[in-house]
Amino acid sequence: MTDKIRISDISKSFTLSRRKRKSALGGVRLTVSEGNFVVVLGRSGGGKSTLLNIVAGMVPPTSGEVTVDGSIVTSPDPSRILLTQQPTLLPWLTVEENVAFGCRLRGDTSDLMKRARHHLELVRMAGHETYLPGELSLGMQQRVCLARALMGEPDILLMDEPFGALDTFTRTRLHEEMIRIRETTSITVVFVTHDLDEALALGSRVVLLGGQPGNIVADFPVDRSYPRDPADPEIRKMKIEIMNRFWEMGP
Ligand SMILES: Nc1ncnc2c1ncn2[C@@H]1O[C@H](COP(=O)(O)OP(=O)(O)OP(=O)(O)O)[C@@H](O)[C@H]1O
Repeated sequence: MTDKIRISDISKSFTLSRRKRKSALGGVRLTVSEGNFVVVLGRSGGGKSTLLNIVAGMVPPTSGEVTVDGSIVTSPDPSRILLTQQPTLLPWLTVEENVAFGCRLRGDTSDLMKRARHHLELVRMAGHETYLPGELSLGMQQRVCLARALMGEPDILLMDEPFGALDTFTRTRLHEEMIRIRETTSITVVFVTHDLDEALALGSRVVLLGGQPGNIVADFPVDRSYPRDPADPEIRKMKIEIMNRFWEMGP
């Protein structure tokens, strides 16, 4: 498999005041192959979002670089879509207009509404095309955001705790959608979470971001087929291994 994303010695510090700086990431190295589903797992405040924002091109690193297909990331790009915990739909546009929005903006208008409806079907939102976002539950809005992300046919999906605000049932359904999307596209996914069960349900690889400043402290390939059974002895063994690794890292 070819390297899609290469994160080389990324450090990031934030200036808090004239005398105070916060070092969020310290020399992160990570390579993600094309079509991989890598989950970045770590504690709250550990630097996960910062890392994802740097890969998205939204935030520059203090040092180091990220390359995608060999080119250095310097700004956001439609081939890399960032999906966050809060749905970001335009409230005055219908569901299908929201899904079509990015493509319309880029002048990519051929079969636009047909494609929007196809992507809504993909995330099981057919029948809701003419709804306004305010008429949908949070989980449904997040599905629409996913449809909008997929509509632009990105190479890379960057997901920052996208299902963190959802109830466990909706979240499980969305995990199923993600697995299905992954099986039917060649999309590369970097998914950030602090939920170990979610990481093991989705990731083909789970990397642990730990320490102060954050760094990759462990890398676990998850070589199990989907859908995964949390009672699978291999998954349970891996869960214990990852938990132990967390405890070793200290508070
Ligand atoms: N713009 C910023 N200015 C100052 N400090 C920041 C900024 N963004 C992040 N930080 C700090 O960097 C550290 C890492 O934050 P980050 O949001 O990346 O962590 P996280 O692992 O995604 O946390 P969570 O799981 O709670 O979202 C935190 O200490 C945070 O306070």
